[in-house]
Amino acid sequence: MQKILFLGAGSMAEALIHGWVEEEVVPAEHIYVTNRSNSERLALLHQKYGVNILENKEDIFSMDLLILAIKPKDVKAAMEDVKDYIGPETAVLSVVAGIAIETIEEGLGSRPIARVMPNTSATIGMSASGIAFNNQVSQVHKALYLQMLEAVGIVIEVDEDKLHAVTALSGSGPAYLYYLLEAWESVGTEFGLSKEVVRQLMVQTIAGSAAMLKSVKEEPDVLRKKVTSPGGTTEAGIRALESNRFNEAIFACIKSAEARSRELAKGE
Ligand SMILES: NC(=O)C1=CN([C@@H]2O[C@H](COP(=O)(O)OP(=O)(O)OC[C@H]3O[C@@H](n4cnc5c(N)ncnc54)[C@H](O)[C@@H]3O)[C@@H](O)[C@H]2O)C=CC1
Ligand SMILES: O=C(O)[C@@H]1CCC=N1
Repeated sequence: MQKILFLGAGSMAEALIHGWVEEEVVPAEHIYVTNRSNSERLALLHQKYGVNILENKEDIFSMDLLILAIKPKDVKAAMEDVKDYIGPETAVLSVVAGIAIETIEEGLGSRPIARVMPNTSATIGMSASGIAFNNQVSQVHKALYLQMLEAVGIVIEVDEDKLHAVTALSGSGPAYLYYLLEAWESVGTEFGLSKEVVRQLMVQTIAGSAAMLKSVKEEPDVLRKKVTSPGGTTEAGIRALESNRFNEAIFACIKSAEARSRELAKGE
């Protein structure tokens, strides 16, 4: 893949570019970026990472890979915009939530298409990504995509339909954790701790818990019980979570996000 074009130059495009360039998986000279109209944003990406700015639409023809990194609502218009310029040999990788491989085949013609759901932690090489392929993606290209995504975190192949759930869990997941941290910071400051102190303590607590899950290979409920002394503080805290319907809130969160991904697939 000598020439890779990002169609869409927002947060997700930048997270992947940052990860790939920093980890030296894809040289910046091989990457091109374009968006609808914001030339300042393209100039910034060029300045920060050394990537190329697509000069004219005719250059799309020579791309080896087109990465769709636009919002779901913009996909149809964006595909309409490039479909007459894309070459027969160009493969497509989409990070767009919800949008099916079939929809991309309808918009850009029959060609190798990979659909990925990364998350913004790709920026620091810590993405958790799900991936699905159409049957035109060769084994060689599959291996290449997996290598590119492993360079910015972990990647797991799933049936395409399951990408809705992956989107709801790990695609959106960083936002849930940031939201949790926001809540911890609010309550911590009520006790007179500074926001900075709460942040240091709780970011380390998240990182430490994640590292424990990865290294000691015990089930989360086993690890939880080791924290929970009978009659102690954790038990009191968990009881409050239960009486405030913690599980219901989490189920509702993931189910709403999964359902929204399915709606996006239908263009709703
Ligand atoms: N932000 C995230 O955490 C994640 C986002 N995604 C997916 O990545 C995609 C992009 O999301 P973000 O980067 O957050 O959005 P964003 O709003 O930051 O960026 C979207 C980009 O698309 C460009 N664009 C819009 N219409 C266009 C067109 N017709 N032609 C060319 N460029 C066009 C915009 O100018 C902008 O640069 C979405 O489909 C989202 O579902 C996937 C995983 C995580
Ligand atoms: O909120 C969204 O729709 C995108 C997909 C996953 C994360 N951000």
